[in-house]
Amino acid sequence: MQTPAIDVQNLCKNYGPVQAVDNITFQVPHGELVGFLGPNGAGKSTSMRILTTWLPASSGYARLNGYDVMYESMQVRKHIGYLPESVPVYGEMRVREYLTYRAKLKGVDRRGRAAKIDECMAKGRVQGVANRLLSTLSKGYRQRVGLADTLLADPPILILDEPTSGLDPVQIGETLATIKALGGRHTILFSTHVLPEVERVYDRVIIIDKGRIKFDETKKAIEGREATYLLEVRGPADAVAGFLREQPELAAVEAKPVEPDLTAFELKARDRKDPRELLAARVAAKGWGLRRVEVQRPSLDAIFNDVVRRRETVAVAPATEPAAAPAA
Ligand SMILES: Nc1ncnc2c1ncn2[C@@H]1O[C@H](COP(=O)(O)OP(=O)(O)OP(=O)(O)O)[C@@H](O)[C@H]1O
Repeated sequence: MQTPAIDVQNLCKNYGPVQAVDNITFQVPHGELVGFLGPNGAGKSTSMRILTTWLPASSGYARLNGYDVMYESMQVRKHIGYLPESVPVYGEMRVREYLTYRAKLKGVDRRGRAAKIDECMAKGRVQGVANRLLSTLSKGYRQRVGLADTLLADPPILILDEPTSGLDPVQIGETLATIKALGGRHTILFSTHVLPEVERVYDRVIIIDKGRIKFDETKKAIEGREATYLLEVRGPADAVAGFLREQPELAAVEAKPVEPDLTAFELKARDRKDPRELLAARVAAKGWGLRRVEVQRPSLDAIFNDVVRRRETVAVAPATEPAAAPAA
């Protein structure tokens, strides 16, 4: 079996009494584009800092391209491009100068260096600010310089912590397009708490909350999840509900009143066969009014809300959110 690009086993990190990462395990195969989601303080940045060797784990281990982040950190660094949440600022340097400095540090061959920097500036869409001082750039532009930086040594694995933070909607779209284009050739783990961003590009999503992995599924599995059918029927609610429950194509029927005479029915089909047309005809034949027929598949948004809401419902003790963390 091929070594996974990212292999995380029972990883834990505590900051004193705060369990920031609590026993997480996952593997990412080569070329997969993984959205790493979670609310504020979930443990995304901490996990990413451990994977990129900037922070030691309290226990467990992580390997990138087979190299242990703790014991083979220099090898790991050669295989990754890391965009931290806050890109370090060398305010007195100009963009091209900064990227040249970074390329030298990363050992990018002198002969191809200038061309590589141009290529990465194009991918990060920062050619227009090549001669600007970093201190004069907006956070969004600095983030894009950071993205260009991660690509300089052509690393197989990219770890991007909030790559779209501070960008305006147009820039977000462009950055997501860049990330999507980099997927496949690179293995990418990118964090965000903005769901529609992930929805546009991901192959797989991992949701972390309170340091634990609460959800881990591929796009294919999410899209193949069982659908719910929604029928809004005008008529006597009890009679309509009884009628629907008799239909052999349906496995479950749940009624929700909308107006005195109007009821929404959420239905699950047997054998995953779409029953909408059959039901529409039968309901009409009974003389009841059909106001809405829809198929609903669980969106990432609904899944995320479900995961986070479940946490809030289950919590019996008041949340013990620690005081603001000092910058790492
Ligand atoms: N240096 C630190 N010292 C103490 N606690 C910390 C430190 N860094 C992070 N924490 C705490 O660890 C938990 C996880 O934080 P982390 O920054 O990893 O979350 P996150 O998911 O990246 O959040 P955000 O989306 O807000 O960046 C939080 O409760 C945070 O307050």
